[in-house]
Amino acid sequence: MNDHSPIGVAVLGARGRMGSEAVHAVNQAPDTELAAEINRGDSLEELTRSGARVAVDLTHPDSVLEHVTFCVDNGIHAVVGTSGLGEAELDTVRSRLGEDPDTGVLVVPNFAVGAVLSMRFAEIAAKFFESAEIVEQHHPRKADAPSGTAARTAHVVSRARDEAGLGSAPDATTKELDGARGAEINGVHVHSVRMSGLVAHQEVLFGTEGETLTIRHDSYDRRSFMPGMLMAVREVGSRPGVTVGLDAVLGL
Ligand SMILES: NC(=O)C1=CN([C@@H]2O[C@H](COP(=O)(O)OP(=O)(O)OC[C@H]3O[C@@H](n4cnc5c(N)ncnc54)[C@H](OP(=O)(O)O)[C@@H]3O)[C@@H](O)[C@H]2O)C=CC1
Ligand SMILES: O=C(O)C1=N[C@H](C(=O)O)C[C@H](O)C1
Repeated sequence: MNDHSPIGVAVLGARGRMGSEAVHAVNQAPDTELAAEINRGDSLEELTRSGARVAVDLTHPDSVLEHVTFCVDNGIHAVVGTSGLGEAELDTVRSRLGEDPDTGVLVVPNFAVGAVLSMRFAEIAAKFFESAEIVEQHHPRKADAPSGTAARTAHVVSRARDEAGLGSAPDATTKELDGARGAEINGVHVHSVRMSGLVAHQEVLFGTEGETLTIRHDSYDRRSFMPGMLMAVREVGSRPGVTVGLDAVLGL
């Protein structure tokens, strides 16, 4: 195989909403070729048998760690679209990769370029506002809440607030119905809406004396995720170890 040969890509979760789009995108792109479609019940050995250079995981939060571990153990670069890899799981992957890894694991909470930009804009805005909350809205067949994107956004907003020396956001609530203030991720409240008709949407709300700022992103179609997914497939092999987010790939 020379450097100009197409990248062999295995798609895990190939029959799913995202997986079927990914199969189509990989088939359409001139520099990638579909090596394998892995569905529930298929053996992961199919990944090694197929000779795939890159595996794209679009399955379920319950199985993603097992899949990534298998890829790392077999030297297959992994692009992880599935939500559910938290810090503890990422540490497991890092230790499996070892000190001087050859294999890349690129974990992308959201492949949509607009969503990546919106997270960066939120990170920039965070230090200027005393209040910050996130409202994410998704289709009702989504397994996880809050979304991986919201969790990542809360993480970067919280880090920026900490670096700026901001304390807790003002909140006088002392009596509340369970869940009324959403989930709290590193001190940032996150509210999850599940509703027919939606695909994937997020607002990051900031407030300070006399003004608010809202950063909103909408994916109306899963095709919005495909350019970023293909960028990740092309880049993962040149980024050994664990990378989170598409920022570096986009040059942000
Ligand atoms: N990073 C990003 O930009 C995006 C990420 N996502 C994430 O991708 C994941 C998939 O989303 P979506 O496509 O909507 O979900 P779907 O339920 O439509 O698709 C998941 C597919 O994976 C299959 N699957 C489940 N477990 C396994 C397994 N162990 N091995 C092989 N296949 C398996 C499912 O099979 P079965 O139906 O039999 O269970 C299904 O076909 C979610 O975590 C979602 O949050 C989604 C959109 C964008
Ligand atoms: O399940 C989805 O649909 C999506 N999942 C990802 C997430 O959890 O953030 C990305 C996007 O929001 C769509």
